[in-house]
Amino acid sequence: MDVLLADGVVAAIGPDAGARAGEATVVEGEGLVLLPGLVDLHTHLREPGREDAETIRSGTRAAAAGGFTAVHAMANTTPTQDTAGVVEQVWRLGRDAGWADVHPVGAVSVGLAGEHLAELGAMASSAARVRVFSDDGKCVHDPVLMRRALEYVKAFDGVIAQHAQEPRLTDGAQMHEGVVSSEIGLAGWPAVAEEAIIARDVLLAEHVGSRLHVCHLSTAGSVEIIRWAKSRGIDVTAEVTPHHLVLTDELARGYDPVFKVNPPLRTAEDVEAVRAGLADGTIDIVATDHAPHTREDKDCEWAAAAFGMTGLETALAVVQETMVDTGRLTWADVARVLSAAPAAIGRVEGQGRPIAVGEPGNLVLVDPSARRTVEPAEQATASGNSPFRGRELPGRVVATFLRGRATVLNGVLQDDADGSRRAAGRGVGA
Ligand SMILES: NC(=O)N[C@@H](CC(=O)O)C(=O)O
Repeated sequence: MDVLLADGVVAAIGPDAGARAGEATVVEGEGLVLLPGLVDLHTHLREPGREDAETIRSGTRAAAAGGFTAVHAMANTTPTQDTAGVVEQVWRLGRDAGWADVHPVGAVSVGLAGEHLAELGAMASSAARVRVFSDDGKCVHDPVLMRRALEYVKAFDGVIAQHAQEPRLTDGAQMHEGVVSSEIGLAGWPAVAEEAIIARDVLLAEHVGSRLHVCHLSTAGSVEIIRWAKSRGIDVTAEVTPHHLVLTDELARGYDPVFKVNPPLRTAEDVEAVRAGLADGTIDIVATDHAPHTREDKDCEWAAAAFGMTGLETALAVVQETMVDTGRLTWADVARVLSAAPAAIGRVEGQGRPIAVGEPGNLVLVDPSARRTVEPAEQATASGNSPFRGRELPGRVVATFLRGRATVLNGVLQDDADGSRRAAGRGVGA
C-alpha cells in the first residue's frame, strides 16, 4: 500500500493514498520494508572536544545513512556533558544540523570521575530534557553514588544507564580473559567484571525501586542475571551492540586494534547467549555504541590503541544478518528493538512510534535483498574504525525520513546543496 507523508506527519496510509500525492516525490517501495525511524540509545558523537574523530553533524549524517532518526549522545565529551549548559549546547547543535534528533545523555558524576553526583536535575529540566544518565566509558563503581543516582532520577522518570565494568578486575585489561588472551599474551578482562556490577545494580535498583538500564551487555552470565532480575519484577532493561552479536575474541589474534572495544569481544558461546537473549526479550534493545576514533588513536599497536568501533552505518545490516535472516526476529521485532523500545527507555517523544496516520513522519525504508561490502571511506562518519570493513553485509537503507523530510533518498544523503532538506517534507512510499 501507499504511505503519504505531508507536513511532517503520516497523512494517509492505504491502497489509494498515492492518489492524493499530487506533486509529492514518489519513492517506490516494492519489495522493501518500511520501519519506524531507528533510535540509538548509545552513540558517541565526540563534539565538544574531539571534532577530529566526529562532529555532531558528521555523526548524525552517519545516523541518517544508517536509518536512524534519533540518537542519544553519550556524555564522555570534553568538556563532559555534566551540566545543563553543555547538554543544551549538544542538543542545539543537533537540532541545527538537522540530520537526526540528538538527545544528550547526562553524566552521572562530575567529569565522569565517579566521586560527586552531577547536576542531574538541572540537566533534566534544561531545554535538552535529559532522561538518560550515564558515565559510559567509565563504570559508576561506588555503590553509594550509584544508589544516590538511582534515587535522584526517580523524581523526573530518568534512568541510569550503567557501563558495567568493575575497575579493579579490569586494571590494564586489553581483551576478553580466556583461552585467546592467554595464547596471544594480552591482559584479560574477565566476564565477572561485567557480571558482578550488573548483579549489584539490579539489586540496588530493586532496593530503591528505580529504573536501571544496562549498556552493551556482552556475556552469557550477564544475560542470565538480567533474566533472573526480570523474573523478580526488577525494573531493568538491557542493550546489546551489533558487534557483540557477531564478532568474537578470535579476531584479536591478528592484533588489529579495530577489534579492540569496551566491553571486549567475547566467545562464540557468549555471542549465542546474547542472540538468544535478544530473541526471547531478555535483552530489550540493540544500541550501536558507535565509538569513532581517529587514525592516530587506532592505527597503532594494540595496547596503545583506543577502545571502540563505529556502528551507526552497519547496525541494521548486522541485525538483519544475525537475527532476521536466521529466523530469530521478524521485521516487526526489529522495529521494536531498534526503535520503539529504545525510544521508550529514553522517554523520547515523537520517535519510535507506530506507522499510523497522524504520527510523525520518522521512517526508514530498507531493501533487505541488497548486499554491499563495507568500505569506511564511503561512510558518512568521520572515522574509519569499522570492524566490518571489507565484509559483505545484507540490506541497504534506501530512504530515511525525519518528520517527513528525506535525509536519505535512493541511498544518498540529501545534503543542503540540493535544497531538499530545507523544503517542507512531502513524499510517498508505494
Ligand atoms: N565502547 C568503547 O570501546 N569506547 C567508548 C567508551 C568506552 O570505553 O566504553 C568510547 O567512547 O570510545
